[in-house]
Order: sequence, then structure tokens, then C-alpha cells
Amino acid sequence: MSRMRVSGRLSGKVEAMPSKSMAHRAVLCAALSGGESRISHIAFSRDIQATIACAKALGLADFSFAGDKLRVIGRPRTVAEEALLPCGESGSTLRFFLPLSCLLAKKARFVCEGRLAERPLEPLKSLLMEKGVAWPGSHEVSGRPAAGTFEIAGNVSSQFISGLLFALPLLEGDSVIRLTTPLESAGYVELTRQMQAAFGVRSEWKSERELLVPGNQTYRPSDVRVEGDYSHAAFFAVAGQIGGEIAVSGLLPDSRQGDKAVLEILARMGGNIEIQGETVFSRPSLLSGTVIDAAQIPDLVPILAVAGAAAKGETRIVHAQRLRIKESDRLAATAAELAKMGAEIEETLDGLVIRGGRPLHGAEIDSHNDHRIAMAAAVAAGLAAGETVIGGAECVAKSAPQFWEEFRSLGGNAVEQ
Ligand SMILES: O=C(O)C1=C[C@@H](OP(=O)(O)O)[C@@H](O)[C@H](O)C1
Ligand SMILES: C=C(OP(=O)(O)O)C(=O)O
Repeated sequence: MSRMRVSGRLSGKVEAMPSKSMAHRAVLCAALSGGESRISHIAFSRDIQATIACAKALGLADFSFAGDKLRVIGRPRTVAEEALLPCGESGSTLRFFLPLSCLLAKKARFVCEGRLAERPLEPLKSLLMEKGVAWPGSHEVSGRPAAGTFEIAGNVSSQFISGLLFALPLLEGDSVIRLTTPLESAGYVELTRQMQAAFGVRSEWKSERELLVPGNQTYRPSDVRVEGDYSHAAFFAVAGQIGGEIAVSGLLPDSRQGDKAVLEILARMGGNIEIQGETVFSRPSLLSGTVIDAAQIPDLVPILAVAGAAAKGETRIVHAQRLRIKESDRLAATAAELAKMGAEIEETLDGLVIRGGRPLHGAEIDSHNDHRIAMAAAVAAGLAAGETVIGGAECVAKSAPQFWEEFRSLGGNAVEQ
């Protein structure tokens, strides 16, 4: 486990890394297309490597890499006898491949690392079983679901809905996904639909809770460029508020990524945020506390808690219950680690309350093996007097292997112990 000694306020320019969420989707759609697709501007984080490995395990495609480009050659579709899918710690990979693997292998077993094995698969599991899938082991499925109506709660993980969306177009009949509760993390479902559209696959919202997915569709090869990642850029957007000016380039202003909301939230807190084309300028500001509803933007919570710690007054983060089922219990981890640095922060059942403006000091931080906790702590270190040491700092590779390089390029000190 690596320990990173970090300090320093950040400033300067950085290019947004390619979106992890969009890359998962691009790899999957390309692998399902029977021909050659090219994906440009892709980063090979551990999670994306897991998605590629699962596509290979199902015999879907051959992949060749050159820099930040990936060539995907889809193979003729066959049904594997038995497949072992290595998901690493990636929730997206596991939940996206679960319904698909029922169609593409007679039996599929998923290998999960870290906290992934404990992250919920209900209500997807019950739903697939209702549709004829057998679930003999905790992460093992066999049998093909029948097309029809798929009723599922919209408030556990949007990844279940995306997983169904990837698979249902390949069934013989039409299907409907009917949400029994309002959809949370809704932006991610739109990212799935957007990428599917680029590969010729469509679905249609019939009402707020009903999504029609026609069957007998074919994924068609396509060339796509992965857009910049707002979830990752959020770390620098907050760092710019508490350090020196930071410019993040390569962010689509009309992106459908829900985490684009970080800009609006910081502006609401009084932050100086300017958007010029595809570049976001974040400038040092006196932030004020606010109420943040996290139902649609769970991945922003750890770094918005850092903004809350810097802000004057109280910041309340609400509707963030699903944070407890991520790479760590992110509500507990964020509260514990920021408190070590001197922040006044309290966990509630579904969120956090931060009374900001207290001076922070360096501390021994535990990343909880959670990339977003490690990166949030690194940004918080810029607010703190003295040095911070982050234990388990290598976990950033799950989404952003280049994070410590970016941190140094913006003037931060990051020295591995
Ligand atoms: O579909 C996706 O790419 C993701 C969906 C979100 O999960 P939930 O829908 O489970 O909140 C998000 O937290 C995750 O990092 C990525
Ligand atoms: C929760 C995350 O990813 P996943 O659910 O794909 O593991 C994340 O990247 O913060």
C-alpha cells in the first residue's frame, strides 16, 4: 500500500481526462458491433481495463491499443459455454455485463475484487430470476431472460437500468423498463442511451417511468471520441476555488454528464466559475454553505464536502444514501477523513452536514481504498496547514491513473513514501 505525502495549493491548466462512464459504454457498444470500431481519447484506468477484459472473456471482440486510441474488432456472435468475467472493483462493469452475459454465455461467473463483492445486485437479481435466469452462486448466472416488462426500482443504482438497456435490444421481442420509483443518477442512463445511439441502437421514453426498448436491434460499428470527464474535473474545479486559478479544458458545455452540475453548485456557493467554450476557469472565491441534493450526482459528494469545509456557514448534503454502497461507505469515509483534518463534519443517515470555515491541518488520511476519497483528500490538503499523508494513494488508478501527475503539474507536492 503506497503512502503519499501531499501539500500545496493547486493552480494552472489541465486537460480533462476522458470520461470513464463514456469509455465503459463505448467499449461495450463497440464490442457488441460485428465490425471495426475506433474509440479515440480513452484512458485505460483499472475500471476500463476490467470492461475490456470482460468483453474478451465473452469472446466479443479483439482489441488493439495505440496511445489513447482503441481499435475494436467485433467477432461473429456466439454463445460461450462458460465465461469467467474479471470485473476488478468496477461496479459499472459488473452491472453492465450481468444481463448481457445471460445472452452471451450459457453460464457466467463474475470475479469481484475489493468492496465490489459486497455491493448490491438486488433488485436486478430478483428481476432477472423472474424472467427465467438462474442465479446459482452469489455472482453467477445462467439462462436467457425473456423479453417483456422489466419492473425495477430507480433508486438503488442506475447501473442496473443501463445493464438492462445494453442487453434488451438483443432479445427477440420488445421490452419495457418500468421504474417503480423515480430514477436517481438519471444522467448516467442518458449517457448509455447516447452512446447506444452512436452505435445504431435506440430506446424511447414513453413516460417519466417507462422506457421502451425495441428488440431485434443490431449494434453497428462506429468511430467515437470519448468526451472529457466532469466527475474527475470536479476535483480541479473545487481546487481552483481554494487555491489559485485552474483552467480545465476539454469539457463539452452541452454534455449530458450529470456531474456537470458541479459548476452550477460551486457558482451557487458564490464561486467564480467561468465557461469559455470547452474550458472551465475556476478562480479563488469566498464560498458560502448551501444545500446540495446528491440524488443525481453521487460521485461529486466527497469533493463537494471539501468545498463545504472551505465555505462560510453550513453545507448540507442530502439524498446521498447510495454513497454507502460505493467503493467505500463514502459518507462515513468523507466524514472521518475530513474530521481528522479539523473539519466540523457530521454524518446523517443520508448525507453530511459540514460547518465550514474552520482552519484545516495536515493529517494521516486513510483512502479506504476509494479513489474519490483519496483525490478529495489531496485537494483538501491544499487548504490545510502542514503536510497530509494519504495511505493507499494508489487506489486513484481505479478511475484516474494519472491523477498524481496532474496534481504535481498543477504545483502540488506529492511524494511517495
Ligand atoms: O453508470 C455509470 O457510469 C455510473 C453510475 C453511478 O452509479 P449509481 O447509478 O449506482 O449511483 C456512478 O456513481 C458511477 O460512478 C458511474
Ligand atoms: C462508484 C464508482 O464507480 P463504479 O460504480 O463503476 O465502481 C466511481 O467511479 O466512483
